[in-house]
Amino acid sequence: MASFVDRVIVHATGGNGGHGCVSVKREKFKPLGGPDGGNGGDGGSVILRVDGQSTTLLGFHHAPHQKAPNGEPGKGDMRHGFKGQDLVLSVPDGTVVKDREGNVLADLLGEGSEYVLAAGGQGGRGNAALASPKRKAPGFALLGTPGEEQEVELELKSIADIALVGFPSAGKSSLIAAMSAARPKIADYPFTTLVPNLGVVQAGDTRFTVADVPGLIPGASEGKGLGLEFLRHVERCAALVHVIDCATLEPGRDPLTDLDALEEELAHYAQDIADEDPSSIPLTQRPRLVVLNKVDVPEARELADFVRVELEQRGYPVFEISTASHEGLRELSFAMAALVSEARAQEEQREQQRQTVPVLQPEPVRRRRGRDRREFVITREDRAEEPLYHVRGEKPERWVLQTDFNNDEAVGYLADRFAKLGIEDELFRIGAKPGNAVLIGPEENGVVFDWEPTMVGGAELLGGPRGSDLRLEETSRPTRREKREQFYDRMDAKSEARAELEQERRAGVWTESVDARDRRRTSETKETNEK
Ligand SMILES: Nc1nc2c(ncn2[C@@H]2O[C@H](COP(=O)(O)OP(=O)(O)OP(=O)(O)O)[C@@H](O)[C@H]2O)c(=O)[nH]1
Ligand SMILES: [Mg+2]
Repeated sequence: MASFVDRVIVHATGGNGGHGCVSVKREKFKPLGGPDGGNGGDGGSVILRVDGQSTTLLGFHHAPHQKAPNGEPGKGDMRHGFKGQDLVLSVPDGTVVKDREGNVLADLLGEGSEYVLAAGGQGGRGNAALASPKRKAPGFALLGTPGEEQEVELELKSIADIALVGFPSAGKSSLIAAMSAARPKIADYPFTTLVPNLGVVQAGDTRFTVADVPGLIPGASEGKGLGLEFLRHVERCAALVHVIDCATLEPGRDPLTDLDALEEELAHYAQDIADEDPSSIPLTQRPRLVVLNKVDVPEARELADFVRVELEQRGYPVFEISTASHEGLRELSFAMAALVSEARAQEEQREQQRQTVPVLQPEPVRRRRGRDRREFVITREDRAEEPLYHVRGEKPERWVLQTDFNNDEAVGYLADRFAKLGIEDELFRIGAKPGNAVLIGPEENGVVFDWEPTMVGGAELLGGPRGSDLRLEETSRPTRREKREQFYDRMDAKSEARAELEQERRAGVWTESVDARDRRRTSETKETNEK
């Protein structure tokens, strides 16, 4: 059976920001004309946008990986890199975005609603933009940051005024084709319809949308047939129309049993979803009517006349129609319009009680990054003998990504930024000692420094212009280059240790973390050296 594609996994990657450029203006007789390196362009974002023309998520099934273009790097002569264009993906109205744990991230309702799946990276500033009165000729630029990555599940829940509910081959697709401009596939085998079709019907002054959804069979609410897929679409429709096949020759089926079976499934499902969304009108209370189809077949007409009374006694408005001969369609369309008005009134009444945004005319969703008031958080982790200070925060983490660690000036600039943000003060305050390890960013791929406060020599050291940074001239302490080498040595040792550990882990011998082990080894070496 063909798979039902209105639930797909999408991996989205924002474009990387372009790197800033380091360049110095050159003119005749003016060899050092000042910095003129342009900024890198921002990476493009991957954005979902509701488009009325789009009716299925099928496209994502074939192309689950979506990446927005990178920003271009900056160039000399103050030329900024171009921004990567946003990749806008059209999705149908009623698309729900969930993370892999099933949490709803966004519910896209209404034409034009947007959700940023993966934001593009920031372009790095070029050296021209980094120049200041104190730092007249920066010999570094900022790197562009990588684009966000996100894996989500998209799920379509159709939104229409009316859902056509019925067994497979009852003639739901035929009905929508006869009433609207929709042209769904019609055939005499069950489950012809796999993806819902939406049609717009005009009856007098009323315009409404009708969803033709996959057929329903008993047990659907437990997942039989296309059961849950079907019910998910019905969930968001304000009114229901039962389409009943009066000409079926299948044993055990007749209009009344069919109707009971359908209602039972709806009730089951209604119970399941009631906890999820207590605000909507329960499925079982939504307005509905019954359509007896295929009365162009003589036996069907007899049967329809026979059950009509019983159905009306149960309180359903009943319509006998034939999508083949178009008999009864006009009358039905006006009755459906009335049903829609009733449903809209019901919704409005509920709305007034609730005093919130109406479900059917929602606000466009656009995700903004949640900003923590505090710019960073430092936690002390006591592993092995030495404490580790762990810094988390959007800014410091981004700044690390923007830093070219091969460039001493860039590293110095990073240190200044940290100091300015108050990270140094905070480290002092919570008792960090020079030489303590400071981890910035997530555990797996953060950057580890041995903390060495910029303020150690006294604040007056910071007074000099950046080009002639006094701290760089100091000889009693290791130079930046030496420190960088130490840093890489440490990193190399770390990755070796990691590989080793991984092997041992696989063999099931070892459970210590890399950092703990790293630190233990360092202290062991120290001890041996001291001896
Ligand atoms: N004689 C007659 N046949 C009809 C009528 N309406 C639909 N049919 C036939 O019934 C069969 C099923 O029609 P569809 O419209 O595909 O049924 P469906 O309810 O959409 O079926 P699924 O998509 O499988 O759930 C087709 O062969 C239609 O030609 C009708 O009024 N009279
Ligand atoms: Mg169909």
